[in-house]
Order: sequence, then structure tokens, then C-alpha cells
Amino acid sequence: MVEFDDTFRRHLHELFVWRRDVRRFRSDPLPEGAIDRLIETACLSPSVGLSQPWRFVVVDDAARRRAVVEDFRACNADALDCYSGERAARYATLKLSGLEQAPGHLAVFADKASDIGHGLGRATMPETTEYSVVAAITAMWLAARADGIGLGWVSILNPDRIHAILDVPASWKFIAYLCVGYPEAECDRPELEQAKWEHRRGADEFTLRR
Ligand SMILES: Cc1cc2c(cc1C)N(C[C@H](O)[C@H](O)[C@H](O)COP(=O)(O)O)c1[nH]c(=O)[nH]c(=O)c1N2
Repeated sequence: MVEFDDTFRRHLHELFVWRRDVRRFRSDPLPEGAIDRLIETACLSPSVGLSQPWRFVVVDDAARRRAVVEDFRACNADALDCYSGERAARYATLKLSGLEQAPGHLAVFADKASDIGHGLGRATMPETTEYSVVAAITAMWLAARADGIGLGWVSILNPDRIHAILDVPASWKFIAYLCVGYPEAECDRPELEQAKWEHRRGADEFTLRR
């Protein structure tokens, strides 16, 4: 039996407050095994029917990493074209990935064909496979912050292209591309808030009572 005391709860709350999406990384490498340990923690996450549908690809190959950076640049240029005026000008100033600086690249997929879990919980909601993978990424994000490691989620990518670059099985659905490394700075506010793109709103705005 494990009990969590008030001190732990306070620290846990601080972990939620100080977890950040990190786009600016220091160049020093991660300790040996750091990404593997984060993956092990992620595997403790809840998953529909205990299906553990997460699939991780540690991307070390320089040519593949370069191809991902090129895909990001193309997708980000397309994204910029969707805005106009002042919004476009502001979008152009945002730093939306740390792909070129991060020592670690980690792609995360959901295996849509796995039999693990025997389909429990997925019959009416097959998308629970992807939800399970996102739950694992969130756990990894927090565990990384507790280790002083920053994690940045990059979704400004073409999933088909990432699939081809990483040469993974057809049944794997692309969920996330994560940059991993030591952050240049710590902050308790989202970078998009600091850049005046958007601000964090309180729970009241998102809660209905019936
Ligand atoms: C599914 C998904 C996808 C993305 C993100 C997050 C999530 C959950 N975020 C990070 C996002 O901008 C960030 O979480 C919010 O701005 C809030 O900041 P903190 O995470 O609290 O620092 C993100 N950030 C970024 O710079 N480039 C990106 O492509 C993405 N994509």
C-alpha cells in the first residue's frame, strides 16, 4: 500500500503547472537510457482493454531526421498561408518545433491492428486506441519534466510522409512526433501565451453542469 501525502500532492500540482511544451533545447545530450526510461513509464498508462497500442520509434538516423525537418518546414509554410494580416505576421514569428536542436527524436504511433486486449472497449469506439496512445504521451510528458527533461510535441507534419520516412507497418497510425532534450529555460506559462497567440483559460469556461 502506497500513500501520497500533502507534500507529494503539492509537488505533483507543481509538476502540472511547470510542465511545458518545449521548443528551445540545449545541445547537451540526454543521459544514456533516458528515452527508454520515459517509454517504460509511458507503458504504465491506461489503455483500452489493456491493449497497450502505443508504438515508439526512436529516430537516430541523421537522414531520416533531416527528412522530418524538411517535412515540418513544408507543412509550416502551408500553415502560414492559411492565415492573413496580423495573424499571419504573428504566426510567422512563432517557434513551433525544436526539431533541429533537440538531441532526441521520438515518433509515436497507434497500432490499429493489434489483437492485444481482444478488442475490449473498442467495438463502438475504435478511436479509443488513439486516445490510449495520447494518454501515454501525457504521462511521458510529465515524467520527463520531473527528470528536468523537456518534451515538445510536433504535429505540423504530413502523417503519410512521416510514415514513409520511418518505414513503419501500415497498421500503425501516426500520433505524435516528440522532440526530447534539456530545455533552455523553465517557465510556468505556455510559450504561446508569452507570444500572445492564445491564453490559458480557466476550467469554468469548459465545464457544463446538467
Ligand atoms: C496534440 C498536440 C499537438 C501539438 C501540441 C500539443 C498537443 C497536445 N503542441 C503544444 C501546444 O502548443 C502546447 O501544449 C500549448 O500551447 C500549451 O502549452 P504548454 O504545453 O502548457 O507549455 C505543439 N506545439 C508546437 O510548437 N508545435 C506543434 O506542432 C504542436 N502540436
